[in-house]
Amino acid sequence: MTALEVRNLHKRYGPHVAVDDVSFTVAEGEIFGIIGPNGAGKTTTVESIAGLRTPDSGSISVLGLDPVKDRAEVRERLGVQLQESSFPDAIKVAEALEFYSSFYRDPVDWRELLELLGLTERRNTRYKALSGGQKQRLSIALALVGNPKVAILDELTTGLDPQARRDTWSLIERVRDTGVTILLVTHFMDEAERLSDRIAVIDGGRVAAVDTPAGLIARASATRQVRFRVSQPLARSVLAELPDVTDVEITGDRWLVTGRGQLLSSVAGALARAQVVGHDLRVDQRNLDDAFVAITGRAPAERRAG
Ligand SMILES: Nc1ncnc2c1ncn2[C@@H]1O[C@H](COP(=O)(O)OP(=O)(O)OP(=O)(O)O)[C@@H](O)[C@H]1O
Repeated sequence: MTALEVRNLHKRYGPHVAVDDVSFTVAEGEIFGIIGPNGAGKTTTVESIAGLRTPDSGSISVLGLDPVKDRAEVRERLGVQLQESSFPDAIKVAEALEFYSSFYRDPVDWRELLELLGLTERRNTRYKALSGGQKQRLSIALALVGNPKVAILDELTTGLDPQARRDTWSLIERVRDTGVTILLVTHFMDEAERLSDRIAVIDGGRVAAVDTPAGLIARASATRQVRFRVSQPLARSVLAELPDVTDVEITGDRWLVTGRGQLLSSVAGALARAQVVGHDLRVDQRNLDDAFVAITGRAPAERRAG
């Protein structure tokens, strides 16, 4: 079943077009990633889905409901963690959760949520005394306290250290396993690749591509690279003339061979025939960063501040 459907979304701020024409659907139980350059329209898109912005044209359906017309019903079913959430410094973790729970008809037991998020020991800690990771986990808890069917997470792990990021990823997978559909906006390609079932690349207010992470990577580049050092001198032509090879770079005893198809077995076979051993042989896997560059023409922006 479809959890979210966005059709031809268009939104301007005065003369400035923030979202030009965005369409995608998200199936129930999916983790759907949204990536794209700064200012591409990602936040405006998810804020429109959350009913926080009114589209100029196009339609949005959240579990069959309209976020603007059916605002109260959508709020019951949709949890939102937006960029840079902030709370009064003096509020305690438990108070914030108790307060948020009171907004919902059928909230989850927030004590269980604290346990799931590893915040039980911080229940009486004031917001200002929490670490960056704990604040982030609290904002996730607040997005989930209403027992939503769909959760929007914008910049989930910005500002977290590598261990906290990995812990948060496992947490999101556990949340998905409870049946929640997740819309994830992120600047981190490793995060999008690790968590998303499918990803939309938004660029200039439009959807440039929608596919599985593997599909985007394969679509963006069929090239592969093999690196190694040689045990003894070898003529460049031995590898450069192989049908799968498109480029060979040699720096001292280090070789970098670029090509397509079964590049590794072609290179290994040619080295064996020439009776040369390739040391430290490594195949460079293409990843979502490469796909992002190929699709948008820009490098992904990394955000680690905070
Ligand atoms: N309230 C606003 N008023 C005017 N312009 C805005 C407003 N909010 C966003 N914009 C502009 O609309 C465009 C899209 O912004 P949006 O925040 O949706 O992009 P984004 O992809 O989420 O960007 P980022 O990755 O930097 O968070 C940007 O050019 C931004 O400057």
